[in-house]
Amino acid sequence: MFKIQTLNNIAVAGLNRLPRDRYEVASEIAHPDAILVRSANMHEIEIPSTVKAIGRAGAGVNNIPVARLTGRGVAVFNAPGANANAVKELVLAGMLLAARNIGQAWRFARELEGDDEAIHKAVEAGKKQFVGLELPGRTLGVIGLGAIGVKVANVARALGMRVIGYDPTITVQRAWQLESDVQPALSIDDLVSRADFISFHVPLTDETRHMINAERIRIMRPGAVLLNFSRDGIIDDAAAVEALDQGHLYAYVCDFPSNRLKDHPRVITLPHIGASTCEAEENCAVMVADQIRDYLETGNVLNSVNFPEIQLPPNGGYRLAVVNSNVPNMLGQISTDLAQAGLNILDMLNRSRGEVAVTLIDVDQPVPANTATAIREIDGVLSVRCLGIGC
Ligand SMILES: NC(=O)c1ccc[n+]([C@@H]2O[C@H](COP(=O)([O-])OP(=O)(O)OC[C@H]3O[C@@H](n4cnc5c(N)ncnc54)[C@H](O)[C@@H]3O)[C@@H](O)[C@H]2O)c1
Ligand SMILES: O=C(O)[C@H](O)COP(=O)(O)O
Repeated sequence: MFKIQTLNNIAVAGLNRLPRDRYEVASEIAHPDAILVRSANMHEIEIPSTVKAIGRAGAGVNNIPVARLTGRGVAVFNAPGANANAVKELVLAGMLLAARNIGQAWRFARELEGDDEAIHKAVEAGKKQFVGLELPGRTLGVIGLGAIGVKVANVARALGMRVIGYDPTITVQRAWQLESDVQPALSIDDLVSRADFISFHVPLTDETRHMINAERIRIMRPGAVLLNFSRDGIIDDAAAVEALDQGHLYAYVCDFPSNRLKDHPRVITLPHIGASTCEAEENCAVMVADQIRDYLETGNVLNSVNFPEIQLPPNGGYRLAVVNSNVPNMLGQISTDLAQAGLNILDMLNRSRGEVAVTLIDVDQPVPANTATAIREIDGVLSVRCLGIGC
């Protein structure tokens, strides 16, 4: 029986991918094999030594201590692209909210008083405060052309906007998906100096934190609109508010409220709902539950942020899944231990990524407990699991 702990609400469609005759799933559970999480902060909690995998039902993994877990041989998975459409639609809504002053206009309408004639008069007198602008012909700059950024760029093109993008590590797959008339920017400075709307779709890392600061805001076009549906911390909020107060920026739309932002008249904050649609929550939960199940049952790795991708179709019934440091002579030592136990290797696959390697070995008989222990004790081996029949 595998034990799965959930740290956030995970869509039922995803949990249903884990058959209850083999999986126990609960928010409070002793000795979990894996954890399913959304945005809960895992940096501050103790992660039990029994945990072999973390499944992030979403995109961003900055709430997970990935480096520490890698050192322990724990795989971290996410759900690339599974919530991208939901975020794209909210970014589009954000551009329209800002361009047409919808928040302010709605508030004005809700505060109208008197009989209908008085309201109509106040409407006609007041509406000039909310004159907005249209999107066609305006320039959108997209920083980060991954699953979300590409969708945002393409939908803006379909609306008649000019689009420029910046992503020095764009993948070939994403480049293929991008509309051909999206122009590449030379640098972040180049992009921000040429855009009317700037939308961020990068992960929060040491490199991207405060990617937008006072210096970069100074080179933006007067009247520019910032959209942050990426992460709190990508934009220096204090600098953005100062530029709004000075009238240099027109509006700031973001998914991460704070005391500084939530009541500002030119800021629209939403409560981190970029991925909060039924469709996105289901997509993420199903994708990540399938990946966790595959990893626990077969050792195969798909969509991990710290482990190499590895897929070995089953050969016979007995599999050893080893996670080890990516250093010389690991395979030699592991296969020596297997040979000493009289086990014949039917198939084997080894993949590495950075400092970590995963080795899947199918053998013709069950792996004796003392052999698994001997392999676990090899210097550099991080974890050993015997999978399949009889384990
Ligand atoms: N508001 C929400 O609810 C919500 C929902 C989903 C994702 N997100 C955030 O959006 C981020 C992006 O999500 P995604 O699914 O598009 O991820 P993704 O991994 O598909 O794309 C991220 C892209 O950013 C690029 N990138 C990284 N560093 C960069 C840099 N310094 N400059 C320019 N580009 C850089 C990468 O090359 C990649 O193409 C997530 O990491 C998460 O923080 C927020
Ligand atoms: O990175 C993500 O996928 C989003 O920020 C969504 O977070 P959530 O799963 O907590 O809604």
